Amino acid sequence: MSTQLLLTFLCLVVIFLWRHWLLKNKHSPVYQWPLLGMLPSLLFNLSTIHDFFTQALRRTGGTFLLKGPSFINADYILTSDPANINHIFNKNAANYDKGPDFKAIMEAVGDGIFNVEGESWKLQRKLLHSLLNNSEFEGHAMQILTQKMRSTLMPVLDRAASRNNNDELVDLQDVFKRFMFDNMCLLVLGFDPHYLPAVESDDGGRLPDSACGKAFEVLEEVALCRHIVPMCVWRLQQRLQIGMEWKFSRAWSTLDQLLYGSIKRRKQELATKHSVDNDVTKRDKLDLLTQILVMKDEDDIGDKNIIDKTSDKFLRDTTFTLVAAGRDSITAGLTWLIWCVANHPYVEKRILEELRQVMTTRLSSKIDGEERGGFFRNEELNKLVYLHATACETLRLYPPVPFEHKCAVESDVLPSGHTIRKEDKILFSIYTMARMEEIWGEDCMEFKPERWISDKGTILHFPSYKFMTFLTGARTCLGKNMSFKQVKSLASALLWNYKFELIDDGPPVRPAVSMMLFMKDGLKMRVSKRDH
Ligand code: HEM
Repeated sequence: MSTQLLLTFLCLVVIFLWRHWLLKNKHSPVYQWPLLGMLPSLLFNLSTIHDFFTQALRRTGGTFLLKGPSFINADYILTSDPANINHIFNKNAANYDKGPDFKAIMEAVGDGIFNVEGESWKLQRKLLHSLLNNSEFEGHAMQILTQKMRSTLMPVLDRAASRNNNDELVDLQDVFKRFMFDNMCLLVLGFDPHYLPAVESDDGGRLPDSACGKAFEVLEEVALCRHIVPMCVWRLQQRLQIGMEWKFSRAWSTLDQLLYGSIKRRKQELATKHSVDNDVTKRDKLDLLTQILVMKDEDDIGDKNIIDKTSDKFLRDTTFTLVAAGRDSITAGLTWLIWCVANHPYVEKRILEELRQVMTTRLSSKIDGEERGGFFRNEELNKLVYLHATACETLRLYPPVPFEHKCAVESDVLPSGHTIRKEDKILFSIYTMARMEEIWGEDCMEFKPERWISDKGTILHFPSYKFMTFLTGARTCLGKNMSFKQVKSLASALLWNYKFELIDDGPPVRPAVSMMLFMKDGLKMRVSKRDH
């Protein structure tokens, strides 16, 4: 009898719990499991996480609580609501910072600008703003970019085009990643690692591996895993030096060798010369590492106790941050741009018409004699309104940094009505924002550069809390202007000189599970030369 009673009681408990979970899940945008919260659903949908979040956010009007396992503190408020974003990044920004977890997850960045708050952030921002946003540096950056295009990118694509009859496909994402790594190392360190080699290997055109290039990718993969795997687990892996944490340590030390090596060499070069106006500094004085080192006392930024800009550690963290910031974001943006253009022939046609007009003006003014091919100059890039709009539209739909995150210093209430407790973590899906009718209208899912062009033919500006690709508020990207210049320069030269085609039965293009919005299997396209 007592067994029967016990069984009945157990059945009732199970039914009660089951009903409780059914009710709980009825209104939940993501299925919740007992104890594990939404984690199993997230892991199950990891390969399509951006679209998965987009659907969930649309169902909830733009904000919901992402429940982690109940035995660890892993809940997030997920939002794509521009009113919440404006509140957190602009109106009540003092109440939100990056939080301690972010610093631990991104430890390879060290004390670089991405990872610091307060006075150190202010001083670094002032320093980097003065370095990145001056016309001399911009000119130098464009010069390096053009030289590198001429010496490596174009020859690699020319060779691929000449082998086209074998139906050979080129992984453009891989080519751009290598190219941008070299380009950023030159700009930041004054050193070219030749990740994209100028000469062909004997290996049927396959590009060789590079320890530094690969190391960068490992750091990114691990940073993403650390967002998902509970901290106690990855900390244990780190202590035992196993799994992904073992790979992480090796990648970190490979990159440190490159960075500290460059810093040491540059300091030695400068020390052997008596004046900063010597050959070494003249040749390289515009690379950012040298610029920081030769900054005169009167240009000095701030208190040495907060940042000592000539210490090896500061220089390592800053140069790493800048190479990472530029390489990945421009690579991702350019790769999606080429893919979007290839998928929209009418956009390609309009870009080519615009380029032809600029080229015709150049030829008729005889600035360059008979030069038809090649690159578009700085002043010509400013005239490329449709290409600019295409870059904006690509960066809207495929933001290179698809997520942002913040942590609450004190409790607060969001404009959406959600309550925020002290130390709550908030995740922003920038990818989803592009897909919200409330922000971009009914055609939000369409690739339409025209939405960026006014009736007068000028570029329209949208508030940054709606077009969040470069962030909004005090911490907006310091490389925005440079990025547009670089993306437009690369895209104009590539589209003018080559035709990029997708093949019918080619691999599907989908976002990778990564901190940056790369393509999972690269972008494999057929390349041929254009005749003008
Ligand atoms: C398409 C290209 C780019 C995109 C979409 C982009 C996007 C972003 C985003 C979203 C942030 C905020 C990150 C955070 O605080 O969590 C950021 C910050 C930053 N970006 Fe960019 N970025 C791009 C290119 C560049 C380039 C080329 C540079 C310079 C080499 C650069 C330098 C920086 C710096 C220094 C910050 C830190 C600002 C601060 O914390 O005050 N970015 N960028």
